[in-house]
Amino acid sequence: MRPKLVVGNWKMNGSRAANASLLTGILEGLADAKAACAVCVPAPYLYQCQDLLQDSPVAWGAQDVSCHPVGAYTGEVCMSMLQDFGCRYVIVGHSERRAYHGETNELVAKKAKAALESGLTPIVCVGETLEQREAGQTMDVVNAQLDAVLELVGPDAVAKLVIAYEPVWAIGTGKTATPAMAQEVHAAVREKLRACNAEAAQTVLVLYGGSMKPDNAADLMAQPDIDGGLIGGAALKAADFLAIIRAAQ
Ligand SMILES: O=C(CO)COP(=O)(O)O
Repeated sequence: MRPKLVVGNWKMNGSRAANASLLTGILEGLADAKAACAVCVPAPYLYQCQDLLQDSPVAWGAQDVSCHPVGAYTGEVCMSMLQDFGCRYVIVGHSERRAYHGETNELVAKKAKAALESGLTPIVCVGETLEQREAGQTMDVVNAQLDAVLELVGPDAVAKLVIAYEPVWAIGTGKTATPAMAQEVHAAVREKLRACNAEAAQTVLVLYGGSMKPDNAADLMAQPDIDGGLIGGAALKAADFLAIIRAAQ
């Protein structure tokens, strides 16, 4: 059986004071929680995470990274900087980056590859818009997103990926995919991974994201191919994030 993983994506939220109180609250409530967890925070707060979370069960990471190793790329943050601050994870290809920053499947694949080469675990986000779902294109979209990554990183790297299925229409809207709807896509994602590397596909974690909350987390994560959650809004409240971590056990 695969272990569960619950990752908070703070998006562009936080302040030093708010983060300190959120992280302290999570750490205090974590004693009875067994599922693995992590927070992906805005880059300026990585140092604060390293400071507060090192030697704790909570891992941390970033929400994006440059595909370039170093140099004249104003405004970008590169992989070695994330390593400098002890990151274990980096989210790549979140739908908000695809939609608002023009990230293509090819760029997302380059970022995933760069993460793997630096020893970080990329959390590769895939998912369809409402329009695409209604047009029956969900798997075409998700497969194209996955194909770009799998082709670039190759079969040997599959075991080192984390995939997050995040239907765009469920993000921040309060509309969650039903457990059955999510499971259908998760199973198809695993099938796609299996075609690339059958053995690795058994162990790759496929997280669900999109309005996962304490009251729907257990049902979603009870599905055979849903291995945890990528949590937005509910990751900003210690009690809710902890409740989701407990639901994952
Ligand atoms: O985008 C998400 C996580 O990456 C999900 O956000 P919400 O949980 O706020 O819907």
